[in-house]
Amino acid sequence: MELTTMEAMIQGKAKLWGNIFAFTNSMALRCALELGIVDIIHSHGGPITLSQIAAGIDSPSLNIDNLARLMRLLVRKDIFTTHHQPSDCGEITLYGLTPHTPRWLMQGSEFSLQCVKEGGTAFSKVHGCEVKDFAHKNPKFNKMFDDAMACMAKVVAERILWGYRDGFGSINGSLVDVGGGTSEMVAKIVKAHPYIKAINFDLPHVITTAPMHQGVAHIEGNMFEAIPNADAILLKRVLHGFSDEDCIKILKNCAKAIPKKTGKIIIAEHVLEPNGNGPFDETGLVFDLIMMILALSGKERTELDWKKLL
Ligand SMILES: C[S@@+](CC[C@H](N)C(=O)[O-])C[C@H]1O[C@@H](n2cnc3c(N)ncnc32)[C@H](O)[C@@H]1O
Repeated sequence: MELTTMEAMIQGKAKLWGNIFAFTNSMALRCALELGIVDIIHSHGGPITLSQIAAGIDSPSLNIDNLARLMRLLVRKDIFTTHHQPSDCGEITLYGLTPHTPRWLMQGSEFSLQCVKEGGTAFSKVHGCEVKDFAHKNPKFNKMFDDAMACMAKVVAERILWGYRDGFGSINGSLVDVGGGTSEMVAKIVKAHPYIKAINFDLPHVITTAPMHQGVAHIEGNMFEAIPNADAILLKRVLHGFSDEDCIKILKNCAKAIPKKTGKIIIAEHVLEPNGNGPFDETGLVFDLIMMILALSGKERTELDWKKLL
């Protein structure tokens, strides 16, 4: 495929994703309004720190990390401003209002609001359990979730195959797609590189629904316990669902499963660029809020976050 055609497709997909997840923007606005963030900043008469905002929110167990993530998206959407001020310990960020901020007139998103006020996921507050357990108990939801993952994999697969063609091309032997869902991605990898012996590895309730693909074996299991041995491992959109501590457990199990000297772990994830102008930079922040709603400790990570974790 020509580079220009590929770039045009990427721009188109970025726009489509922006529209699909546009609801996150209104959710974030409602959340900020109900937390009284506008009033808190307004009452200080000028830009204030995140801790000052937190101190103004009436909650005994406020989750300041989630508050920071909410503010990051709203700054990106020009609802709030940031100012950076030198301080003894480096630089502090102050959050301010834009001239149009106080005019919002919106009402309550009780569940996403609770994510900031108390932590925990909005999904569990609505459904009484986390996504994984809900999917386990509800075959219809399970299928919808797996289909959604497979559909997303279709959207990004070509780009990953093209961008990392030399990397996949240098795999000598086997590849395990850890948390590979219904194997959409690994099936495409094998199609492009037929000499790779592929394994799709996921939880039992996902593997049960996975279709057969030529050159792909399915293995069910738990990546926190053990991962099948292979020459290379793919982790695509898996680590963003977990805390740093859990990612370290997963990565340690990956390291045990590959040859010490020649083994390879391929991580396909979004890299957050909060101020970037790339086609997916805004979508990344939106995804981060979606992770806040859906995954107990999941989050999108900046390059620095990834470097620290790895
Ligand atoms: C966000 S989906 C990504 C799926 C696929 N890699 C993709 O990019 O389309 C995360 C996947 O990790 C799987 N997963 C979660 N916990 C797991 C565990 N403990 N062991 C194995 N797989 C797990 C989920 O079932 C799900 O299929």
